[in-house]
Amino acid sequence: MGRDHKEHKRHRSRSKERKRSRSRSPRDRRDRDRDSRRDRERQRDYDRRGDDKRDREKQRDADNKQRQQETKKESKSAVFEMEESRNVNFDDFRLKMTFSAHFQSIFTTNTTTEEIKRMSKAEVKAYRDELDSITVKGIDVPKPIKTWAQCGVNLKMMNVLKKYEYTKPTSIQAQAIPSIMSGRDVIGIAKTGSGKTLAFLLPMFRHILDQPELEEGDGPIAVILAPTRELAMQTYKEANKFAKVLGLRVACTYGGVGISEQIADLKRGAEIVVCTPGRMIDVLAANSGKVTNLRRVTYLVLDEADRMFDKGFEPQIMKVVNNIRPDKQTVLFSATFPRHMEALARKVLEKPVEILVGGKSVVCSDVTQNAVICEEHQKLLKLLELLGMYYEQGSSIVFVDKQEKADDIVDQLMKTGYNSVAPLHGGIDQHDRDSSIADFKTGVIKVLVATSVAARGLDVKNLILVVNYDCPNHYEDYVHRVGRTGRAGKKGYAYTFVLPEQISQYGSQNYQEKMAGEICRAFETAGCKPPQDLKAMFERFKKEMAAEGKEVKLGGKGFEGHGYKYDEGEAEADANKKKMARLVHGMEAGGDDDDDLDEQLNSMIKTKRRLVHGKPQSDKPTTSGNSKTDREAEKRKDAAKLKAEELSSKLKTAQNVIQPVEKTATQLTAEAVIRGQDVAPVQISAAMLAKEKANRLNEKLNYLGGEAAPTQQQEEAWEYFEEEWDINDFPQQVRYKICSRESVGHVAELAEVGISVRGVHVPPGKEPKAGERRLHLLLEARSERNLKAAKEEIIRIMKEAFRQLTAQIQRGGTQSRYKV
Ligand SMILES: Nc1ncnc2c1ncn2[C@@H]1O[C@H](COP(=O)(O)OP(=O)(O)OP(=O)(O)O)[C@@H](O)[C@H]1O
Repeated sequence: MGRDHKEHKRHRSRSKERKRSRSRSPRDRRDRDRDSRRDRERQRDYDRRGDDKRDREKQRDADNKQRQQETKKESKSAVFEMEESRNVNFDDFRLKMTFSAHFQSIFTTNTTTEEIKRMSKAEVKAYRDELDSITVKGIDVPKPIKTWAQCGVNLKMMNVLKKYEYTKPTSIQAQAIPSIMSGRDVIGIAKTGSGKTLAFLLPMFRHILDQPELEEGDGPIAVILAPTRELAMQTYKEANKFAKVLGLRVACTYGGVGISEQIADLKRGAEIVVCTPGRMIDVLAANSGKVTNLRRVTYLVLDEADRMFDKGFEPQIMKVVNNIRPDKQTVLFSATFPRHMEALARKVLEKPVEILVGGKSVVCSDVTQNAVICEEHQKLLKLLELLGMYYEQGSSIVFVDKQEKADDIVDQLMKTGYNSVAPLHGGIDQHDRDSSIADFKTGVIKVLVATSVAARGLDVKNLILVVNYDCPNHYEDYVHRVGRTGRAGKKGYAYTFVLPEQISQYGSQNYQEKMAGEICRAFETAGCKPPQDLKAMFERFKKEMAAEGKEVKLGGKGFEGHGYKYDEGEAEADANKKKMARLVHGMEAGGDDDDDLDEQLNSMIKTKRRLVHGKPQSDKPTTSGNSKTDREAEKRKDAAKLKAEELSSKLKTAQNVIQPVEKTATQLTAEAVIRGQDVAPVQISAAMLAKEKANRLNEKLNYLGGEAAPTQQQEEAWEYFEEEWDINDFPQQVRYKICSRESVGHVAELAEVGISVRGVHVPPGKEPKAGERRLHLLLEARSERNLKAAKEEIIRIMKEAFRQLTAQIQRGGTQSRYKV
């Protein structure tokens, strides 16, 4: 056994040895070599592929860069080409406006239309009265229809109308559809939620179906311009409901998201394009105008037209309008239409039929309006109270005036247990905005906290509550905001929080006192009684203004707090704003010559001059910068602010002062520390408040108070001019350019003047906060000649800035919207 075992072991070791030696056989070695060769090849291949990939990526980056540069160049030239093509001769174009004739044939062959044809003038009037008191203007305005069949919709469209339970035309639809179908240009003004979208969509489909089919390289037949991305998207979806069954294609192009997909849609061909004006110009200019074109456009819609003009889209709109054949049909719709917009409308519409349903800029009677006077710190509780009442009944929208505030309120609501809440504002990525809107429409999000981006057009089926957490600052915004509820015949509730007047008296909010009057007007025009306290607040404000010799007028002017005309200063500011818009537009069109520009700019700078005895305070220009002295001043300012805040917080506890006064105390203390004076405990006296008020009044009246005059008379021998130039209302880019260290230093040196940038920028329609001044330049000069030289140079710099701004507008895109 022992021997056997040893033998077995030997045998095993021999066989192992054999195996080993076999593995070293030439064949195995060949195999092994082959494997390792393959491995090496694989590795090389892998490396090569990696290199290839990297090379490809590099190449792609380079290509992209080149393409971007080319596109930039092409965009520029394409825009200029667009400009030049204004005088394009459309006569040789193969299209004819066959639509009107086609409609006539339907109208005469359809038996039900006989009923309309037989209606006498008196019957038509009675029927219009029945339809929310429709009033019409224009020659031969078609009679209103009663049923869908009377406007010749085909069976497919009828099925869609049935599917979405649009049983019969709404008032605006009844009058606008036959008017548009007769081929006329139309202005349609009707309340929020009254079905204006369908009023221009249905005739549009009929119009398109009557045109020859699109061919390779053809652009759209209908273009719908909307002021916001959200509205463009919503209209696109509404149009798609019908387009799909009719075999038509709709493309939607708006900013904030990638352009490539939108370009691809347009290149594939679309009969209808829904767009925001800036992005439309971008796509028209892209790829040397090869993406799409306006040659086949015969139907143009301006939805919420007043808002588009107000947003400064006029140049873009005019560019689109001027590049469409002149015999196009243009229709314009909105719930509000301030009078000063009419002139702009006249530029784009040809002898329009004007349809007004139930009054201009009126809140829909299905909205129950409420106004609550409450202080800032009470607002959140009030909101929670309202959500407690309405949350279970439907969705709510809360309007605020600042993006951060929207985020903040969302946080607060989440903390209190409301989870389906989201913010919506311009600071949010467009994809997130789109998905929030989609979720809000489906009810996944029940409370949307938004800025005014959501005020226009947003249609959410079961939206029951609108809360104006911050009071809107113009009448039209109020009408559109509260119009998010009470739509399509459903009931809705709107609450507006207005700050009490003692706050507005001392703070910067006194636009709310004016808005109190506008809100009362909104109640009254909708046939409701305004709240007593709100009315009383406005009456007190009117009296206060009357005592100062000012008249408060409601309505008329429309946007940005210009709903009132209560003093010359405001009228001038308004005129300035218009001048500015004209100036930018004029420069863009290349129409103004240099002298004209000089004159216009000159007239826009408000100046205050006085002769001062003594030595000028500054021999050198001052502006914000990073010199050592600036930094030191900055440090002192920070320290002062800290100290002031500490003091004012003590003050608050001691005197229980309301917030705006506390702010004034902070500022006063800070100013004292900056001036290097001792910080005495701040006394908030009636006299101080009166003085502050007087200062604000002086500011409005363009009057420099006596306290600004020098008190030291030691240097009698000196005499110099001090002049203030108000540059607050110039567009942002122009302001930056003038206030830059470089510009200020240059002007000071050239004209031998002392020049400093003072005050802060105050947005349009707002008042400067207590202790603050509007942005202005302070010039100190030994002679009028120096002042004149300085002004000439500043105007030259301004012109340069304006030119840059207009060049940007010509390039189109979202950046091109100028802020005035
Ligand atoms: N004939 C109809 N019958 C019933 N519902 C309709 C009819 N026409 C439109 N609607 C519905 O009414 C709602 C409001 O329509 P739309 O959004 O067009 O209003 P609008 O007048 O444009 O409002 P806004 O001024 O706020 O933009 C939508 O939900 C729409 O589907």
